[in-house]
Amino acid sequence: MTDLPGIVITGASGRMGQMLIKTVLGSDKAKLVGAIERDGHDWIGQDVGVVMGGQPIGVIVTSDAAAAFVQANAVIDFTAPSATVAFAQAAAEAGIVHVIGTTGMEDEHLSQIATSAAKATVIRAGNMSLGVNLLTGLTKKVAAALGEEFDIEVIEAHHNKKVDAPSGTALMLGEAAAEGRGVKLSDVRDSGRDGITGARKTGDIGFAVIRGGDIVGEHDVLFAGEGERIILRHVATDRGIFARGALRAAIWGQDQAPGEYDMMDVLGL
Ligand SMILES: NC(=O)C1=CN([C@@H]2O[C@H](COP(=O)(O)OP(=O)(O)OC[C@H]3O[C@@H](n4cnc5c(N)ncnc54)[C@H](OP(=O)(O)O)[C@@H]3O)[C@@H](O)[C@H]2O)C=CC1
Ligand SMILES: O=C(O)C1=N[C@H](C(=O)O)C[C@H](O)C1
Repeated sequence: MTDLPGIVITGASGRMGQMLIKTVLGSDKAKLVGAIERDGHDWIGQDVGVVMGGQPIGVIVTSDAAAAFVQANAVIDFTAPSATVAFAQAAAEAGIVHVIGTTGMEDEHLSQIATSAAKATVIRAGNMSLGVNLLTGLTKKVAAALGEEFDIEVIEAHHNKKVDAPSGTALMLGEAAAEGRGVKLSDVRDSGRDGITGARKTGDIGFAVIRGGDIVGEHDVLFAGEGERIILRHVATDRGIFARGALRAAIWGQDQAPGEYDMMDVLGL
């Protein structure tokens, strides 16, 4: 019998960290070999099964990423941009696959991750679900088919603990729309309208953000024309969709050469 790929989860106590741990433990295609939290966190030194309210599973939460990574085949990382950059360096040094779900990255974070991807397989996406990645492809097609007489707006809603905006998914959808139109998103992006904004500029791609309660993640791409509107919509009701996508990426990455990939590559879309 071949050995299953060993997976480390960073940000173990987070909303996605806990969902990822449950997903790996429930999978027959991978095994959990590590759980990372930051120095001083009260989970450090404890069995991750126990701190999550269940039976011991023999995986002790640690803040020593380098030591955990050398015993693993992949790390799945849904944390924060500065932490993800540090994990990318450690993953490259250990030569393991790095699956990145973290959003809110600035150019400086992305260029450091690109450096790490010269030595390791990095799979990064603002949304790891099958549904959103399908929606991304549809968005590009619809944007390419319609002219600038259709205004494009991306509307997203998330829970009240989310720290970045617009969401990584909204930006992914905006990029797809811009690509479909043959323009750069940075040239047409319109985020955060407030006050006397003036009329909408033709060709802009707008973003609107809602934060409240326990909304898992909802995204609409609106194409608003004269006398008609098209709305492409994805509604997430369970974080399991992101965790299952991330685990699929970690397994797929085992056979890939070093470099940067996304979920469209993993899903073959
Ligand atoms: N791509 C996708 O499909 C999805 C992406 N996400 C993204 O994943 C990220 C996490 O989301 P979520 O789980 O809801 O957030 P949480 O705040 O619940 O969890 C974040 C975790 O990361 C840890 N963390 C944060 N900063 C650091 C650091 N500097 N060093 C070490 N650990 C750190 C936190 O530890 P502590 O509590 O100690 O701060 C916490 O355990 C976000 O960027 C979110 O947008 C979410 C869902 C899907
Ligand atoms: O923070 C979240 O919760 C989510 N973040 C991702 C994003 O920024 O798009 C994906 C998902 O929508 C949930």
